Amino acid sequence: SNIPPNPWFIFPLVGHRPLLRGDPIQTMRRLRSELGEVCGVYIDAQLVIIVSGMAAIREAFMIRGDEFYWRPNTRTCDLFHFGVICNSGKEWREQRRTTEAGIRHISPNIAPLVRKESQHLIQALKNEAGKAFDAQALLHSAVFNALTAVLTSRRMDYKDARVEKAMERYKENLGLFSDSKFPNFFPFQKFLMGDFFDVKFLRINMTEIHQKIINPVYEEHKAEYSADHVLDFLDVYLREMKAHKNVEKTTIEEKSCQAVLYDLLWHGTTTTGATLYWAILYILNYPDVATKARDQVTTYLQQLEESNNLAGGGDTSSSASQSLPELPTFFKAFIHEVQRCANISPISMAHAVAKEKFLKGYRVPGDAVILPNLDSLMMDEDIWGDPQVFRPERFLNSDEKLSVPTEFIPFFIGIRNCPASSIAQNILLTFLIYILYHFDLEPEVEGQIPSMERQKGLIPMPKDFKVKFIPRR
Ligand code: HEM
Repeated sequence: SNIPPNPWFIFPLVGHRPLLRGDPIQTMRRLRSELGEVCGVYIDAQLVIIVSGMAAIREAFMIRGDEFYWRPNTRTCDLFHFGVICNSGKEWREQRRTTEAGIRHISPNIAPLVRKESQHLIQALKNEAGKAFDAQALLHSAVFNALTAVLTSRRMDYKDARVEKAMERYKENLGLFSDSKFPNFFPFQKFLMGDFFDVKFLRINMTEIHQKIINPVYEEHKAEYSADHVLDFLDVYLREMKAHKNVEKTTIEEKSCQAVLYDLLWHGTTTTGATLYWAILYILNYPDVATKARDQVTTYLQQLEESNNLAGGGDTSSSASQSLPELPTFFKAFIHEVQRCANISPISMAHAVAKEKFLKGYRVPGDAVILPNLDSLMMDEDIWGDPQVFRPERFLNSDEKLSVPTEFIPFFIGIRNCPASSIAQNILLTFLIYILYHFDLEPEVEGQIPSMERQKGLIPMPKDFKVKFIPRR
């Protein structure tokens, strides 16, 4: 009784599943308008509660964050439960604290290392010599390398078979999670023979990434570790492991370390890579906006060069050891608008409560899955007026200064927010500065701009498209 309002007709066994066919985002918008800011649906026998709008999201995940921060007991969380993303309780607190400590430790190195990676990306794009190609895999590989550089002090060639495999596996796994057939809500499937639900396929993919990338780099770090030379994220984790050696029942241990690294690389690559892919599409679709942003970054980089701020003076991306001053505001507004419109985490991640709670007067049972509806903030007419329009100026005030509404939370809020937003923002800003500076972007066929249609999925992507990166003089 007293659970949040949900559609009145429930089918036997599959719950509201038949009503949820089609675009899940449109479905959530419809449910919000019909049933309110806190509503529910049954997917199979599982109650899923959708929390929409700033007031309800702030109350649940910020003001009462320590009640609503748990992860549900789904198959997905079962698969990933040693790391930080899918953990709950004391284990999560330990992993989260160590993850935050690691990111804090590496923060001074992020900008120079990401700038260094952008040189590799620009060179790889130049190698395409203005031919039309799908940049999705390359952008994801560049993000992956920027992350391995800051987290593990390693990078691999984009053509390295391990990177190519990892990108393929990431894409497959994302597809599997996004697939409604994934048996999150069929607990008994664990006991079925065969692999009808592709769970074994997903496990094999994860094992392959662990064996080819995570484990070797972990072993190397372990062998080389020195307390006097704690350089990257893995070093910080190893230091914590040594500090916890005699602590009883700690989860700061080898398998958690590897799982956390897996979490950071997988989630970090797929989210940031997807945002960059959308950014390229917005540049193609809004050439006037792109020209304005390009003019700003060109002036900005040229001024830096002239004032001898950049080492070498020739190639603007060669200043690996320098930190750049404040970026131009329209360019920053452009990135904000890309993140708002790309809307790549429309339902953030699944949450839960440890035991029964009440939210806005409704009962939230201990076994419910709770989805924060970030789409209800990114695309709300009351907040943005014309949310469907791509208009970076909405993030500028009358003095042309950056002004960001509190409802803009692509990295979520509260104790379970994205701990690596600074890394993601750095990669987005740096890669896009140098892409705009070095290239004019053109569609594969003149006058035929690729579609902005969104595909369904956990991280909604545009349809695959080809683009020409024409080097600028
Ligand atoms: C544009 C890029 C990114 C976006 C939009 C994004 C967004 C998010 C969101 C919405 C959450 C979920 C909060 C929740 O509901 O529980 C999250 C969690 C997380 N993100 Fe990101 N993220 C991005 C990039 C990254 C990167 C680059 C990394 C790592 C290097 C990262 C690491 C994490 C981790 C570890 C969590 C889980 C935190 C926890 O459960 O305590 N993210 N992110």
